[in-house]
Amino acid sequence: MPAQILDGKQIAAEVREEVKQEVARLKEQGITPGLAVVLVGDDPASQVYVRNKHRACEEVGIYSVVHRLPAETTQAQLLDLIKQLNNDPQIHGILVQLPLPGHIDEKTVIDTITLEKDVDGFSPANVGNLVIGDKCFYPCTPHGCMVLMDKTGIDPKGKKAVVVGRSNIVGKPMAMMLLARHATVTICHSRTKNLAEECRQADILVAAVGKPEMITGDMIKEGAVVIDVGINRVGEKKLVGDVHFESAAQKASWITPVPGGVGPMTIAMLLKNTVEAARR
Ligand SMILES: NC(=O)C1=CN([C@@H]2O[C@H](COP(=O)(O)OP(=O)(O)OC[C@H]3O[C@@H](n4cnc5c(N)ncnc54)[C@H](OP(=O)(O)O)[C@@H]3O)[C@@H](O)[C@H]2O)C=CC1
Ligand SMILES: Nc1nc(=O)c2c([nH]1)NC[C@@H]1CN(c3ccc(C(=O)N[C@@H](CCC(=O)O)C(=O)O)cc3)C=[N+]21
Repeated sequence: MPAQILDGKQIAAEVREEVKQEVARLKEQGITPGLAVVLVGDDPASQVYVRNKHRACEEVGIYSVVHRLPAETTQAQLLDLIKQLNNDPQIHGILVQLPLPGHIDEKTVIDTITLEKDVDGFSPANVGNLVIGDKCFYPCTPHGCMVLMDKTGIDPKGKKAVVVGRSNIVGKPMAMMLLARHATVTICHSRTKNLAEECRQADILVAAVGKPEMITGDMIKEGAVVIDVGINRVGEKKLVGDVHFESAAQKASWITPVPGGVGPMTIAMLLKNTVEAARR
C-alpha cells in the first residue's frame, strides 16, 4: 500500500496560524517579538532560506531584520554585530545562517549569541539543557519533525527509531528528542557498517545525510514512518531529499515529500521559538 503524505506545508501553515495569534496577544501587552537573521556571504541556497524566513516573520507579525554581510567580513566584525544584537531590546531571537565562510569559526560565533536569544538552539548550554531534559529552545529542524509526527498522531513511544546523520544541527538533537519521547534510538553515520540493515529495523526512519536519494525502498521496513530532512539541489532547479521518494513510498506508511515536508516546518518552528523568546 503506498504511503500517506506527511504534509509539512499544510501543518506548517497551521503552526504559523497559532504563532500569529500568540504574536497578537503579545502585542496587546506591548511586546512585538523580534528576530535578527545574519547572513554572511552570498550562497544562493542561504539567500532563499533567509528570504523565506523574513517573509514568514512578516506574515505572522514578527519584527524581522536581515543583516547581509559581505563574504570578506572578519570574525571580529561579525562578533561585534552579535554583541550589539544581544543588547538590542527589540530583538528576542538571533539566527546566524550556517555555514559561515571558512575564515570564521562557527563555534566562536554560536558561543557569542546569548542563551536567551539562541532561537536555533545551537549553543552548548542550550544543547546541554536539551540532553538533560531542562527548559530550552528545541532546534528548529528536529522540532519540526517531532511536530509533524505529533500532529499526525504518530507516537514514537516504544518504537525503534533510526536517525541517519549525526550533525549537531539535525541528527544529534533529533536522536535526543526521539529518546525523550521514549523511542529506542540508533544513530547512523558515514562509518556505520551495514546502513541498509540498520535502516530496515526502523519503525521511524529519519534521513539527514545530504546525499540525494541515497535511502531507497529496499532499506525501508514495511509500514515505517519516513522523515526526509535532506534538501539537495540537483541540476538547475530540482530539489530532492535524501530518500528516494518513489521506491520508499511503496514501503512506508507515512512519508514526507521534498519540497513541502520538513523545510517549511523548520521555518515555522523558528517563528515559534522567537515568540517563546519574547514571552520569556
Ligand atoms: N529541511 C531542513 O529544514 C533542513 C535540511 N537540511 C538538510 O539535511 C541534510 C543534512 O544536513 P546536516 O545534518 O547539516 O549535514 P552534515 O553534512 O552536517 O551531516 C551529514 C551527516 O550524514 C552522515 N553521512 C554522510 N554520508 C553518509 C553515508 N554515506 N552513510 C551514512 N551517513 C552518512 C555524516 O556522517 P559523519 O558524521 O560520519 O561524517 C554526517 O553525520 C542536508 O541535505 C541539508 O541540506 C539541513 C538543515 C535543515
Ligand atoms: N543557523 C541556521 N539555522 C537553520 O535552521 C539553517 C541554517 N542555519 N542553514 C541552512 C539550513 C537549511 N534550512 C532550511 C530551512 C528551510 C527550508 C525550506 O523552506 N525548504 C523548502 C524549499 C525551499 C527551496 O525552494 O529551496 C521545502 O523544503 O519545501 C530548507 C532548509 C535551515 N537551515
